[in-house]
Amino acid sequence: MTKATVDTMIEARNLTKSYGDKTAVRNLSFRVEPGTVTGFLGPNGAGKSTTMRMIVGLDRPTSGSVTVNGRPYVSSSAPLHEVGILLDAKAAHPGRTARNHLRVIASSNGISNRRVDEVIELTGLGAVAGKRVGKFSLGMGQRVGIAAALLGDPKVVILDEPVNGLDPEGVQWVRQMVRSMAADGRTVLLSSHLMEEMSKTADRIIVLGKGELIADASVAEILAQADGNSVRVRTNGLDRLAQILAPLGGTITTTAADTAEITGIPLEQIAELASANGIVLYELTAVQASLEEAFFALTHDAVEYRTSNHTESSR
Ligand SMILES: Nc1ncnc2c1ncn2[C@@H]1O[C@H](COP(=O)(O)OP(=O)(O)OP(=O)(O)O)[C@@H](O)[C@H]1O
Repeated sequence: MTKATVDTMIEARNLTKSYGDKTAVRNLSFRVEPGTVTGFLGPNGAGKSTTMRMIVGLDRPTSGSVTVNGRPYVSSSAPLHEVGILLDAKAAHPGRTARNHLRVIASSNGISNRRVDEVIELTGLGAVAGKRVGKFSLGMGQRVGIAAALLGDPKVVILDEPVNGLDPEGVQWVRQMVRSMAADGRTVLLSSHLMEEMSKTADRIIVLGKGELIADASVAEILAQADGNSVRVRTNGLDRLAQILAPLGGTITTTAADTAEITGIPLEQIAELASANGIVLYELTAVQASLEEAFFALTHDAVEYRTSNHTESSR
């Protein structure tokens, strides 16, 4: 792979898309930087696909704009070399073999058959490249879609639900592939509904809720803000510890005779107070909320906000 230029990025400014009186994407601004994997998260109908379609010019914004490398993608003279896209894994002609499907796309973009063979190898399709795409499993279809996205050795890669239908090995393969593309300086945007997978794959996460931006931060920042962060303690002095901690606020939830989950009080303070009061701790563990918990907390708030401020239906 060639080194991508450092200024390659996707930038959305006040992006809005309405279908009739339904606003699918509202006033969305974000940047997807080179050298990172950026995850696009959001519940069904949040506007992820609509945003991705606007990035690649398949849908026109109602207002606002989105640029790739400083200009609208539709104006690109060599689209496949600039942006690799997986938007609909079922887009391949079912009667064509995987190799022929890729050759058709390649030849109409001035890409050699040698490159077709390279992406077939890269995506692990070697053994099935001569089979008809219509007979493929969802997972194999995903690989063909990803192979097509990589044909032009693009600097920007946009993948909508790339691990959908893949087995655990395939999921790991996508993770490694996108990480290596980012390490190579490429700009990678991918959507997924698999939160835990995203926390292992992405550097940054953009969360959408009902078409609006809910969060745009690193995975670590989103996890740190999650409500679910707590401290687990195991001690035979639980009652006494609870009495000492109670005036400090926070919440103490007993989960077993000698175990409790504490929120709102830092781990260090719990350790110092236990020590100062001669309470022996058998366990003191920081329990971090999973990305999934963080995600649900974020999107739940957005839905609550909208329910109390707007009357429009969710779909
Ligand atoms: N062509 C269209 N006409 C009318 N409404 C549309 C159209 N495309 C999308 N929508 C609506 O816009 C909203 C956002 O849809 P979108 O597919 O972008 O969400 P998503 O986050 O990708 O969800 P999913 O994960 O279910 O694909 C939804 O309410 C959807 O019904």
